[in-house]
Amino acid sequence: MTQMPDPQNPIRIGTRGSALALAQAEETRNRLMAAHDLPEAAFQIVVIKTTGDRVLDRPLKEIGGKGLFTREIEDALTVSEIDIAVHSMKDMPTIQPDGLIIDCYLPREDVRDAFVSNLYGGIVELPRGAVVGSSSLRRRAQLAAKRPDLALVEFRGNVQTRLKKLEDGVAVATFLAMAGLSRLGMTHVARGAVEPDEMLPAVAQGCIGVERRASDDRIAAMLAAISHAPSARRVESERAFLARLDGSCDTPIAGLAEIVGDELRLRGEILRPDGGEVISGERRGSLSDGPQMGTDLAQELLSRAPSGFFDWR
Ligand SMILES: NCc1[nH]cc(CCC(=O)O)c1CC(=O)O
Repeated sequence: MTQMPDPQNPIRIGTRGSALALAQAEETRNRLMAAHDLPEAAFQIVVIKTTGDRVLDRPLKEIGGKGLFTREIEDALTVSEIDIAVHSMKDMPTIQPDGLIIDCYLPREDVRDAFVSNLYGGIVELPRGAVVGSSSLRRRAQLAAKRPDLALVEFRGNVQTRLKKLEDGVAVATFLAMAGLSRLGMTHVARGAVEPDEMLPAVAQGCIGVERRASDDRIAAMLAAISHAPSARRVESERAFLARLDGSCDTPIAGLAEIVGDELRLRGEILRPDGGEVISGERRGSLSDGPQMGTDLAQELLSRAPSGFFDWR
């Protein structure tokens, strides 16, 4: 029998402080409340500032290192300042620090990218030479591969900041994850969703994961009740693919696993940062083979990549 929390000793949920991160933490709390019939007072949301939140004036790849949005939160979890950490799995390094584990995934949201523009309805409508804002190496490379004529500019900051930049004419279009817009109740700013065939999403896009101390059996039992197995299958396959490529959320890599009937279908793609070359492939297998399929597909793409392809590593 799991020992249940009391308001004197709430379960502390660690998260970044952005509107999106808070929405994700609240969604996790609400699911735990419903699954265990607990009041809101049984939980405390603890906001933790990360390096990625602090440094806003430089592209992420210049600040460097993995886990820019997660390290401080994982440190707090390790030293028991918090009991669980809620993350966008897209931002998570493929390896967790010793003593921490992620084995709880919430039902995955829309995995697609959103096309956002005040002037145009989609990528094909963009005029020659149009300026597009994005700081994502993946989106920049994918766009450059499709439309080498476009001009790309760095675009960082939260959703509001990026929309303001569009208003100000810094760029005529940008891309955001549909999942983020959806969690913020802002899907109306999207002119449309970009289908995976056109732009394969980032590994784990749209999926919230919950991290805990591996030794914390009480929290493990609570999280088991809200973990969504199909989302876990998909994300663990994609993350095995990313891990074999030694990638992170800020490398020009895309990957998407989907459940088709009783099969798992994994698509993956690696790109030169300038979009000059795209190497893609696909695997199908049983639901339980996801991680192996991810490793195999990564291995195949690596073997097809000419030397020098991985200059971004
Ligand atoms: N790297 C930032 C980030 N991490 C997760 C999301 C969106 C939510 C998600 O994919 O789960 C975003 C913003 C974006 O790409 O628009």
